[in-house]
Amino acid sequence: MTQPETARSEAVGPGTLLVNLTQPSPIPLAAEFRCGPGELLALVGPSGSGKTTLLRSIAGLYRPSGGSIRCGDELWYEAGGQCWSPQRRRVGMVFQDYALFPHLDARANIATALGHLPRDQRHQRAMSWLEMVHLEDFAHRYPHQLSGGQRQRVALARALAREPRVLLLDEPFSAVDQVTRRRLQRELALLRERLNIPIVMVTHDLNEASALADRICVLHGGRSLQQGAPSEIFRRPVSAEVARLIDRPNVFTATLVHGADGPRLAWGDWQLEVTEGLEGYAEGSRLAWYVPESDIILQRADRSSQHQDENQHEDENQHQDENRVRARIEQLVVLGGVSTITLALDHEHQTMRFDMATHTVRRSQLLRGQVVEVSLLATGIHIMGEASQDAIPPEEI
Ligand SMILES: Nc1ncnc2c1ncn2[C@@H]1O[C@H](COP(=O)(O)OP(=O)(O)OP(=O)(O)O)[C@@H](O)[C@H]1O
Repeated sequence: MTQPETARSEAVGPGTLLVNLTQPSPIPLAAEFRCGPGELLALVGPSGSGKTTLLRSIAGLYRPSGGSIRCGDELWYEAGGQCWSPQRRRVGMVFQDYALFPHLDARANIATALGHLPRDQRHQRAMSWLEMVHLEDFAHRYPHQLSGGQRQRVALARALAREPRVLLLDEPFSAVDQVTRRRLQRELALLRERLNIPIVMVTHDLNEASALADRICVLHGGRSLQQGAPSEIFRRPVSAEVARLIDRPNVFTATLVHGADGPRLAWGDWQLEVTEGLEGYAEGSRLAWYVPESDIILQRADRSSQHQDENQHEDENQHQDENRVRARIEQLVVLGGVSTITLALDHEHQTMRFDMATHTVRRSQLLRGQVVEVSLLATGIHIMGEASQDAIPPEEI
């Protein structure tokens, strides 16, 4: 994935943040990502995967031993070379724990970021930032007199008041309740339309990442494993490791066979048709593949394929008997309006899992132990490459 330095430099548009950091220890890093102006990039990965370290490096608070950080045509950091101070980089940062000055009211907290303005203008400008985050009536409250959501909005206003060239958000909504979180997410979505700067957000919440981010970068052990639009990451994870990190089950292995109709995946009794990705592999190759749950169509085995499918994921273009395989419902867990179905297949020690609307489960009278058929849509099956240790499906790791 790593491109030569010249190619990477050329790829930088005006104002694009380009991060390429490596070091063997004490915190191993091999991370490369970019974020354009007006774009929101979410860094996701398990605890300890280096997300905060990468944000701190961008802000100028940590210096890895290798790599570089650029913003537009400015070289902020080059290992062994120049290193701009945090002040010169002008990065706005919002942390999970607000980090407000407790002895200053909301307006004065924001004014601390306005040191570049004449003193008499600071309070006025701070007030306009408070209005921007809908807190103009709370200007004289101290942090302990504000709710978590309000404190976070002050912190965001303070970060933006610097007129930063890059905004970094480290789990900004994780300390607030669910309702406040949703409101802050909506506010950020609206606010970012007015900010034409790169925004890099760390989050543990995959729903938040896919709702807010233009692109997601998946990290593990300090390495960037994949970056792309949320739909790309969730439909086409590059490896079983990425699928596991983004909590996607349904990674399997099968053997490539060349039949009269072209290449197929031999999987138990079935030969699965795959729309793309099988080219170039030799007969007998063991391939790791993944099917997103949206491309698994459940049908009852005792019904003909003419019947409506029972899955909530409807696809106008689907051929209902495409890649039909038989399975048994091993587990059916009802969680409110959504039920999770786990299927066992005779030939496969891995199970298949997907969610369905609970009302569909009830209407179809699905029960544990029942034999069903599922169609695995050929367009959805994603080939990850030759099966290796990395292709061990999630449940085994
Ligand atoms: N000053 C340090 N010296 C050595 N190791 C450190 C230091 N700070 C953090 N680490 C380690 O570096 C790794 C990355 O930490 P970091 O805080 O960047 O991860 P993270 O992905 O942000 O985690 P979390 O999601 O839990 O906040 C962790 O293993 C951590 O223990």
